[in-house]
Amino acid sequence: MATLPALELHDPQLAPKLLAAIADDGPGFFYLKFPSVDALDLAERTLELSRRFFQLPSCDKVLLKNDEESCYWEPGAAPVCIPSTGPGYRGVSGDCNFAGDRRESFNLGRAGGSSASPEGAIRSSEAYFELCFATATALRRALARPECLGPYLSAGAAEEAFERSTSLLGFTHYNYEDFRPESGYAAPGDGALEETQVFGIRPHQDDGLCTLLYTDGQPGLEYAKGRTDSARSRTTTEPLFSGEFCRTDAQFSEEILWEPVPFLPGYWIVNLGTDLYRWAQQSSLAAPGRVRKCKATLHRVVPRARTKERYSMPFFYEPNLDAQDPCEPFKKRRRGSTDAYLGGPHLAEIPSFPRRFGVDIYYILYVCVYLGPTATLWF
Ligand SMILES: O=C(O)CCC(=O)C(=O)O
Ligand SMILES: [Fe+2]
Repeated sequence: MATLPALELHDPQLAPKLLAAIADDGPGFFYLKFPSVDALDLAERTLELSRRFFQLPSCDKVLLKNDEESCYWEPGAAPVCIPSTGPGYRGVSGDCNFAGDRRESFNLGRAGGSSASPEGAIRSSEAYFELCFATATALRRALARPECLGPYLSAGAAEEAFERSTSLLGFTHYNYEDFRPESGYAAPGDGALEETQVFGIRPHQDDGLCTLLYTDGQPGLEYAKGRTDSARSRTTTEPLFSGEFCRTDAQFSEEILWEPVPFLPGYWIVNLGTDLYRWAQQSSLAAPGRVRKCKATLHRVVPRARTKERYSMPFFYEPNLDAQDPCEPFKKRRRGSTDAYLGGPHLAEIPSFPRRFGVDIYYILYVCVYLGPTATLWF
């Protein structure tokens, strides 16, 4: 098993080490050490909070359901809802981008100084969000240093592009216990794969600049290392990291070689996103003769022997909803009518912090977890 690079944020040599860690012939995954014992403790407490949340009955969790109210909306004269984006709870298979997967999730946006945030342990998730945000921002600044990506990144990942960041802290619970094969992923037209594929989360690439992942240590996360040499296939490895085929069936190919990403105590697992890929790519295309790719590596979570369930907390570091791609050819990436870049399912703006019945979502989460399910009847 290949060992991934392990970095420290306060290392004076971070920028050059980062450059080596994100080499375009490397895995696109690396470890980043928690800055302190307290920070690690905060992550553990937040993970425990998420465990307690997922133990609640479904009827309580769906009160926090991601829906049109909490989704991100494409700005414009006639705003358009971007399905399955933004904060809120998605039940097992309830995320339209990952239908059939054995995963329920809850995404938290930034509280934005909400006065309704209660005292107590729920604050740990806000504090953990801020820790991740600050860490990812420091990583972005290190990436933009001349000793690292420098000119390849400067245009895309400017400070302003993150002023209204759409970052989300995800709580994820994988539960393989009650898997029904018929609800697993079946590749269209491929009988051989039918009823055989069960995923915690199917192969995908993350959006945004990077993801900081903390988990309960259970195995199952894997990244696409390459493809087998096959006379049948003329495909390059590009789709494994370009974001070009992000969440398409091409990512289910049996030719893809998967490599585990083991948990490393005291470290986040970091992977790069498709925004970083595009920005580096576009900046380098704009400067002829130089090309610098940053892998947004394809990855997945699969059940492993004796793993009945697994908890993880991906922090998706995302730019503003209206952040522009710096250069052609990808500027008009999604909707032809606008220059605004719109990202994928983890992305989007937090138009206002989601509220239900006039109550702050943190408060509802607090009530669900600490005051017990019956208290939610108040809402
Ligand atoms: O749970 C994990 O280990 C990875 C989760 C992930 O890749 C995602 O939510 O995008
Ligand atoms: Fe991911």
